[in-house]
Amino acid sequence: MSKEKIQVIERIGAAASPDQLFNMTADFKGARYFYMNKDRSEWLIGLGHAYIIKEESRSPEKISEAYQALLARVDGDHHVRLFGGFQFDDGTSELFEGFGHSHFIWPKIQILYRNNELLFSYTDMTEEEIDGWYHEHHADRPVIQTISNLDEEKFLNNVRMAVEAMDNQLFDKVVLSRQKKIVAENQIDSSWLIENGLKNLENSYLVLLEEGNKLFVSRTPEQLVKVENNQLSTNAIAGTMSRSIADAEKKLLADGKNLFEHQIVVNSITADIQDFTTGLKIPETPGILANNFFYHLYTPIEAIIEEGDILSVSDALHPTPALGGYPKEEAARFIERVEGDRGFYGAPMGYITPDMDGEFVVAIRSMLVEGNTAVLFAGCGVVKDSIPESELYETEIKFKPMLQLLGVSQ
Ligand SMILES: C=C(O[C@@H]1C=C(C(=O)O)C=C[C@H]1O)C(=O)O
Repeated sequence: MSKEKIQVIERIGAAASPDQLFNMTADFKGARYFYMNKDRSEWLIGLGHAYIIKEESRSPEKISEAYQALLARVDGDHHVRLFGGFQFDDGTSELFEGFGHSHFIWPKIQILYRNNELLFSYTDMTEEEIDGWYHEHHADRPVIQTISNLDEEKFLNNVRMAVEAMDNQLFDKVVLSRQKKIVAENQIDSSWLIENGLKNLENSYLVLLEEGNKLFVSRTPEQLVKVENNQLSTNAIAGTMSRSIADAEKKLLADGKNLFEHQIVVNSITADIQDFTTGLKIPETPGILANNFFYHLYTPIEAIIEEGDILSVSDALHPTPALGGYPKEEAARFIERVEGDRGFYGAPMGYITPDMDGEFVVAIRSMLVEGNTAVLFAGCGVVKDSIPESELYETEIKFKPMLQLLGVSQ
C-alpha cells in the first residue's frame, strides 16, 4: 500500500433527510452503504470506495491494522469511520460471492448525522468533485412477481434432527434458519428500499451494503455491541411471540421455553464480556422489545470497558446463542453441517471510529438482492421442547420486516 498522505476535507451540511440525500447518490450505485440506529438519532451514508479492505477470513486484527495504517496517513482530526462486516461463519457462501469475508470500506464521501448535525467527509477529492457529485434520481417501487419458499421441508427436518441431538445432550440450543426467494419485474433499488423503510416506524436499525450488482439489507432490532467513551452496551434478544396472539406480552414473559432460550443468551454474553469489562449492569429479569410484528424477550446489558476495543469485543461475542447456539462450538458445527454458510445473515455489521469505538449489529431480518431477485433469511432458536411446525410459523413471521420493506402487502 502506498504511503502517500490521505487528504480528508470536512464540511458541515444543511439539514436534510437521509432518504432525500440517498436519492442524490445514483452515480455511486454499487459502492454505497447506509446505516441508521434504532431511534434514528444517528445515521451514516458511504459513497464510493476510497479504500476497500477485503479479507478471505474473519480477521478483526487485520481490519484493525489496515484501518490504523490508513489513519496514520491523514494529518489532523477527522470523522471517517470504517464500515462493513464479518461474514457469519468460517466458510464461504456462494450467494455472497464478491463480498469479502471481512469486508470494510473507507468511503470517498461519508455523510454522518449525529448530535443533530450533518457532517460530510471527502477523501482525496478536488473542490470541483466536492461541488458536483450529487444528481437527482428517481427510484421505482419493485413490482413483485413471485414469492417462494426455498427450503421449508429441509428446515422442518433440521429442527427434528436438532431436537434429537439435544435429547442426546449434544447441545442445549441451536438457531436454525430458512430462506424465501422474491422475484420482481424490475430491479430492486437501494434508494427505494431506504425511502420505504423510513416511512414505516420500526424499532430497528436499517443497514444496507452494496457490492457491485449485489446488495445486502438488514432491518435488525439486535445490537451486538456498542462501545463509546469506555461505555459498553450490548443486549440479549431471544424469545419471540407474534403480536397477533392475545396477551402476547404477558404470555411471553411467563413462557418457560422462551425464558430458557433467553437465559442461555444472557449467560453466554455475560461470560464473553467478562474479561474485557468491569461494573456489569444487568436487570434480573427480561423485559419486552416490541417490533411491528412480534415481541421479543429483551435484556439490556451495560459495563465499563477496560480491555480491548469494539473489534475484539464483537469478535468474542459473535455468534451469541441468539444466532448460533450453546455450547457455541457444537452449535456452530451443527449449523454448518445442516445449513452451510450464512454469508452476512446473522453476521456482525457496523462501523469503527478513529478512536476504535463503534457499534455492530446482528444482521438478521435481512436479504441479499441481485438485480430483480431477493433471497430473504429468517431463523429461530431451537431447544429440546421445540415443535418443528411452531418454529416454522415463527420464521414465517420473521420474514415480515423484509417483505414489508419490499412493499409486499401483509
Ligand atoms: C434468528 C433470528 O432471530 C433471533 C432469534 C430469536 C428467537 O429465537 O426468539 C429472536 C431474536 C433473534 O435473536 C432471525 O430473525 O432470523
